[in-house]
Amino acid sequence: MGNPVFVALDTPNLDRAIEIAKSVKGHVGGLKLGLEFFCAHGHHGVHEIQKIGLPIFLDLKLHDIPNTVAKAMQAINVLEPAIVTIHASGGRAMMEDAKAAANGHTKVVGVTLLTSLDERDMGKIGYAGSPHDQVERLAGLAQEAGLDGIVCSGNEVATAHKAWKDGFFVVPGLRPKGGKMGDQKRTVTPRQARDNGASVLVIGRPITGADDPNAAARAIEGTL
Ligand SMILES: O=c1ccn([C@@H]2O[C@H](COP(=O)(O)O)[C@@H](O)[C@H]2O)c(=O)[nH]1
Repeated sequence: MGNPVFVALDTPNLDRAIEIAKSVKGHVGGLKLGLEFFCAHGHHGVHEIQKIGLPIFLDLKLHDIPNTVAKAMQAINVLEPAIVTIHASGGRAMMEDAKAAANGHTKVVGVTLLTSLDERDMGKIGYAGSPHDQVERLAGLAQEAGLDGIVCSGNEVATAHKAWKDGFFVVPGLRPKGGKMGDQKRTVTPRQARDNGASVLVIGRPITGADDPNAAARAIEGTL
């Protein structure tokens, strides 16, 4: 297996995103572009980052009525992303239509429960049970809808993997030992996530916020 780390280039600054991507290129397997970057630079920005030559993960977390999400998916097909995210809580029809609208070679994965949320937050939103319950419930629905996999934390990925043997599991919320949590609540180390069955490890600030992103990416690679 190649390097499973996708570095999250969470910045609205295109030059900075290119600089970080070039600096970590030898120590990561792909580049993740999220809302912050896409809202600032759109398709043009994606084309610029594609020039670096690594697979692109568009983390847009689409969540709307089925027709709108399908049309949004069609609009990004031209970018040929390796991975795209939608919210699994958008429901089965939304997920089915998103997958049907995507390029055949793009993996469409459903976000189950954001890694910034814990059980207390779930209660306030009105979700029943624990993060494990929520991930299991939405992983089942995503599988029924024909998605390629899900996004969950490293705490739930082993259970999800058992129930979905050939699923594709994207795990963010990763922190090397002693790393700052920031807004993340359900975190594990990159090594734990990999050992628990993650297919892709999403890592942002522990690399991009380091004084030397290249050294940080290299150090993480060395733990895998
Ligand atoms: O549940 C989720 C889904 C997506 N993300 C994204 O991953 C990165 C994590 O960044 P860090 O700086 O390593 O915390 C970020 O782009 C999120 O939008 C997530 O964290 N949790």
